[in-house]
Amino acid sequence: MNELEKFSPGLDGVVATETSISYLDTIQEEIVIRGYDLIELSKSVSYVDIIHLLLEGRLPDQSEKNSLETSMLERYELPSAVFEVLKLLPEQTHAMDGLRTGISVLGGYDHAIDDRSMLVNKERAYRLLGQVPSIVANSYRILTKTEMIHPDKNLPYSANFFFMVTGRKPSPIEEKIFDLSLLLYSEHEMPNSTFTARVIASTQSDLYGALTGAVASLKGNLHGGANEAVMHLLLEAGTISKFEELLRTKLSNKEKIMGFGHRVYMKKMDPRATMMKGALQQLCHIKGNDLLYHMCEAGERIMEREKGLYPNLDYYAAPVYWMLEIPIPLYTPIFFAARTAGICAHVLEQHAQNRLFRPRVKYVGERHVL
Ligand SMILES: CC(=O)SCCNC(=O)CCNC(=O)[C@H](O)C(C)(C)COP(=O)(O)OP(=O)(O)OC[C@H]1O[C@@H](n2cnc3c(N)ncnc32)[C@H](O)[C@@H]1OP(=O)(O)O
Ligand SMILES: O=C([O-])CC(=O)C(=O)O
Repeated sequence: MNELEKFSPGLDGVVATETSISYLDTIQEEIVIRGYDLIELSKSVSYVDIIHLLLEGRLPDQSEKNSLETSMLERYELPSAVFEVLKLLPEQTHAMDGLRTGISVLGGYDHAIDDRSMLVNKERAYRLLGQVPSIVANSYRILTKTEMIHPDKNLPYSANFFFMVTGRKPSPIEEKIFDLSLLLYSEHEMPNSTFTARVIASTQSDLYGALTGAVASLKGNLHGGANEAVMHLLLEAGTISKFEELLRTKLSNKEKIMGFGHRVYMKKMDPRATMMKGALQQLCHIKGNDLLYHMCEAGERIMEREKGLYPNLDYYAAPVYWMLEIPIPLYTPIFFAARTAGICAHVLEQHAQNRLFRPRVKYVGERHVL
């Protein structure tokens, strides 16, 4: 076969790069992160451990974890120009577009921007892991004309992030579940946003540019934007029977149902969704209102029966964030903030073992002779 005829729409099944960061092992059913199964890790470690694992290649000991947590909290402060630029954005700007703009502004403050060495890139990644949550919380506050919020440096990393997006300190169980959601969102092999970041990095462009492109990718509702779309569907329905009716109507209109299906786990439930489903059940029980849990289960049954499709992480993360009283426009930005760890690891790896991404096309246009 002619090389140029090897074409897979959407690059389905195409191996884009070698990596030692992560791999979706569909045979052993593991989300392999630096050799460990993410689901198993989620039972004993926290999001900060995963950041260390992704960027350093190994889990931290307690003192490494403490100093990482402290150093990221110290990096939450942002140049005031980031806020000044965000204030100029029109009110209807989506929080993901605010985030994209904010990260882009940060690039100008990096005096070593052309230095892509591992050492400098890693320091940059840790700084961004402090700054991105701060942009997420404050760009939304600026856009909704509410008061800016500063980090509470006495709180652990995830509890502080929760505090900055909701304006209140989480209860221990809320902190645990929010942390779990960040951990589950942290890294997932080669989704569109990570691929986007690596493509950008492969021109020897910088980490800010790669992240900015990845925000734009993750915003789409076939990717991270699905979590917000799921919540709007649930709210539009409001009851179990109306949710079932809504799904059936959408399916008969050949519409896609957000939160279902996945390029890699098409015939099985995303194992991260199973974890978030458990968290939703727990939260609903504690808060004495299990409507969302039962609505989601009803939706799950219909989708399995009618389409043979299963929930992905966004389907259960959305109602979990709702029960945590997080504003809906922040669901996708929070997903991105959590994924910053994974994407940074990929950009660092791309810079360290770079070859420019430059695929070919299957030309189906006309040819003319002048
Ligand atoms: C954390 C994350 O980012 S996970 C992804 C979040 N995104 C979503 O939840 C959006 C909804 N889901 C989808 O659109 C898809 O399942 C994707 C984008 C995730 C994967 O897409 P692909 O691998 O390209 O599969 P594709 O879109 O071609 O679907 C294959 C078939 O399943 C159907 N299908 C896939 N997902 C859905 C869905 N959610 N609802 C209804 N039908 C669906 C398609 O209509 C298609 O049917 P057809 O062959 O009869 O045309
Ligand atoms: O892997 C994908 O294509 C999308 C996804 O689930 C993620 O980014 O977490």
